[in-house]
Amino acid sequence: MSLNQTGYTLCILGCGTMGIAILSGVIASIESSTFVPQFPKLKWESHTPGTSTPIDIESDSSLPGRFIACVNRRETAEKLKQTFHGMRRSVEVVAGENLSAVREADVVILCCKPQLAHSILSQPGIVDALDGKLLISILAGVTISQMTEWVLPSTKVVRAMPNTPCKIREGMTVVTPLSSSAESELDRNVILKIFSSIGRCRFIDEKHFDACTALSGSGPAFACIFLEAMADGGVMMGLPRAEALELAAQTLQGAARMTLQQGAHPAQIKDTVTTPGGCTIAGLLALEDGRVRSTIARAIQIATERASELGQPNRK
Ligand SMILES: NC(=O)C1=CN([C@@H]2O[C@H](COP(=O)(O)OP(=O)(O)OC[C@H]3O[C@@H](n4cnc5c(N)ncnc54)[C@H](OP(=O)(O)O)[C@@H]3O)[C@@H](O)[C@H]2O)C=CC1
Ligand SMILES: O=C(O)[C@@H]1CCC=N1
Repeated sequence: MSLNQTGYTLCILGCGTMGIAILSGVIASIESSTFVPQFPKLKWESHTPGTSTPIDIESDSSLPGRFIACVNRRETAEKLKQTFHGMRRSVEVVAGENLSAVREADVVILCCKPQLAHSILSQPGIVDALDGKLLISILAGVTISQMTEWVLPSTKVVRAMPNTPCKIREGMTVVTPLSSSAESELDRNVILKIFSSIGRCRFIDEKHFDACTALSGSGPAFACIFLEAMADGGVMMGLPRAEALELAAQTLQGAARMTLQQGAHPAQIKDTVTTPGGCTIAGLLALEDGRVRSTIARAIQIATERASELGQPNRK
């Protein structure tokens, strides 16, 4: 496939929560004529050469032009058609037709459950249909070396770890680095076009993927525990639920954006808010009494360890 060729076919193999998030975001970005990705360098970020490369690319028209979404069950397909109904770009939804979809595709994003990957890729004809194509797996835990054993050597296997905010184009996706050949450069650009159109995207070595799975893949769930708890606190003090949620969500978004857009370190933001002898330090000490930092950090550690087990033989 040539990058100059617009309108290539993207197949989502296993279009559930994440497939929908990715497709919705990509289609929204195509529909939006004013898309300008912004990836300012963070003042405090450090880079280990070769392991983490910040990405800063311009969007252009070489996003996919045709979309095929594959699911297993007919009822899922019917619901999915409703989900995509009304979008300016139509999505062809198929159930039980993986082979024809993969044959028609130029790029395949594998979005099934980790434990189903081997059986789906082993379906008759799939391996041949993937010959020479780019296969992007978003599966937690399933390694590139596992997947390359399941496909032909000509299939280009890459791992990506996106998250659910891709659906509103506020995603965070990490992608395994590609080799520096000219052909890889084309694939690299295809991957960047897709994932930069739905949020931030950066390359990170596969050895860090389980940690990324926990931090940014699972992260929206962890963040929402904090969000919900903040709102609960507001409700406890008499605020109506809806207002409490709005205040909590906008406050978290604002603090996160100060970090991302202005390069402000979280400690700096915290210190600025904390008036000596004031109410913020009183609340902070209550949080520290509850060991909130180590609890959150340990959650990432435990989730990383669990991610490494997913899709592995003899593990549930
Ligand atoms: N959820 C998240 O936030 C994130 C998930 N991931 C990874 O993404 C992957 C998908 O997760 P998620 O979207 O939550 O899972 P879902 O269960 O929501 O989606 C899985 C999809 O796969 C389909 N499917 C099942 N069997 C087949 C088959 N034989 N052929 C084609 N399609 C099939 C299902 O269709 P049907 O309903 O018909 O069975 C369903 O649509 C996982 O590997 C996970 O590790 C990565 C980052 C974040
Ligand atoms: O919970 C999971 O296993 C998946 C991977 C990251 C987010 N959800």
